[in-house]
Amino acid sequence: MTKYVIHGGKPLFGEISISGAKNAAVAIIPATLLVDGVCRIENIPQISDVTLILNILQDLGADVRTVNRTTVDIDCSHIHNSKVPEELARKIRASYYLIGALLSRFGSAEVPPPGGCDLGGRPIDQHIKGFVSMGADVDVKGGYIHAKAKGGRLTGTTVYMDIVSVGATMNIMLAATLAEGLTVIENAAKEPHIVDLANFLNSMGADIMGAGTDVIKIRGVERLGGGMYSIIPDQIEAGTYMAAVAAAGGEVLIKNVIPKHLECITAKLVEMGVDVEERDDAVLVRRTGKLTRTNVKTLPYPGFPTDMQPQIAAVLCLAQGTSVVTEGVWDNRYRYVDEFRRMGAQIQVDGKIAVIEGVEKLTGARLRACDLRAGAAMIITALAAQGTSEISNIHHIERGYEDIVRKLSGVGADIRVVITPDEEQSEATAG
Ligand SMILES: CC(=O)N[C@H]1[C@@H](OP(=O)(O)OP(=O)(O)OC[C@H]2O[C@@H](n3ccc(=O)[nH]c3=O)[C@H](O)[C@@H]2O)O[C@H](CO)[C@@H](O)[C@@H]1O
Ligand SMILES: C=C(OP(=O)(O)O)C(=O)O
Repeated sequence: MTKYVIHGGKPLFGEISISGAKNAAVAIIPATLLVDGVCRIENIPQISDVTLILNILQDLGADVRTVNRTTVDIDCSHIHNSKVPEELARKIRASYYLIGALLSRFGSAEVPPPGGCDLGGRPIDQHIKGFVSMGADVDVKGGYIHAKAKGGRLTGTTVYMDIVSVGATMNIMLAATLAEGLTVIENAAKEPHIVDLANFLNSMGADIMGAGTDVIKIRGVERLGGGMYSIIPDQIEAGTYMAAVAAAGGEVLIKNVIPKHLECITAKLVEMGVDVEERDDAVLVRRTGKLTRTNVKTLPYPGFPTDMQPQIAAVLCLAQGTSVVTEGVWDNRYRYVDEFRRMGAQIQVDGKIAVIEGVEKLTGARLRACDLRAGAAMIITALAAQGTSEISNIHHIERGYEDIVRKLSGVGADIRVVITPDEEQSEATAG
């Protein structure tokens, strides 16, 4: 078993550079399926979700060449297979983008239901509603979603999203890019990665307007050609390190960020007594005094991101007073709470609401990461706690954080990777 061992209680000082955004990369890589020619994608994060999605493309017949650590050339010109391998696709959420991308390019797709973090029910009915209204027959049988465009090509239409969904917005955008005519997505999600996917597709020849607003218009084109694109920095990775500084104390310059994307996180940290100074493409985060309580509700962008909820809860465990956290997106995103309690945190959860009574100190404990951001939040509590913590199930964390041990060690954290061969058999697989 591989685990992180953290000796906490040390403030963090120095600089951390943020990698490319997971949730943009895992959409843009499948989007290369739409392109006739070579796509050079820069600022790709080295995380296991990216490795998996690249492996799926290779399995479908894509030519994937590594140019350097953060750049790959992907050529999907010669793909003819539209059936996605089950064992890979089930390990990640983003495999759902293969439905929209394959349908758009080839008029058919066979994709297993996606995996991803266990956050309660994660239906994809809005994706399917979109594909069907664009003229696809969609059927689930034999453990696969089978989608086929009537007449071989999808037709543009107006799709109203009953719920604001990141995945459905991007999937319908992919499906519409090579469809016949105009598609309008109403009540679309507005996250930075939605704008990034639209910018990528437009730079390859697509005709997409309005990404970043709640109405996106996609005029279908005949083909996309190759080109070069650089992925945006990861809002959530940056927010996680901002929260780590808030919890552990110290002063860290977080570089290679888009400060505008961080405003929803910055605002909450400032309310809690953390200094955040915005620079052009960096934020300086400093915490010397006591943390004060606040309330947080997660919402679609530009609201406070659900993918930062466990990390901000980790900080609130050490804030003076009573804080209320409301999860506004997922049914079950508090599975980490029992682990926090082992460290002395005082949290009560009732449905989507967590009430946190701040404590003076947390103490190190043995913890099990239960999903990606819960794992990141456990690192934050461990960095702030007195004594030693061990975090197992780190494959969840590696889905979304490039080099987290090196980045934190670089700012003075005492964090190590420890491999214990005797327990190797007990480690679960990714998901
Ligand atoms: C790979 C990726 O980008 N994952 C992100 C994406 O997940 P994902 O795309 O799965 O999340 P959605 O935005 O679709 O989900 C938002 C809400 O809508 C509901 N819903 C969604 C689709 C649908 O067809 N029907 C439906 O009811 C979900 O149950 C949830 O309550 O956005 C989430 C919300 O920002 C983030 O937490 C995830 O990190
Ligand atoms: C929930 C997340 O990811 P996924 O949707 O890929 O499981 C996340 O990034 O926090």
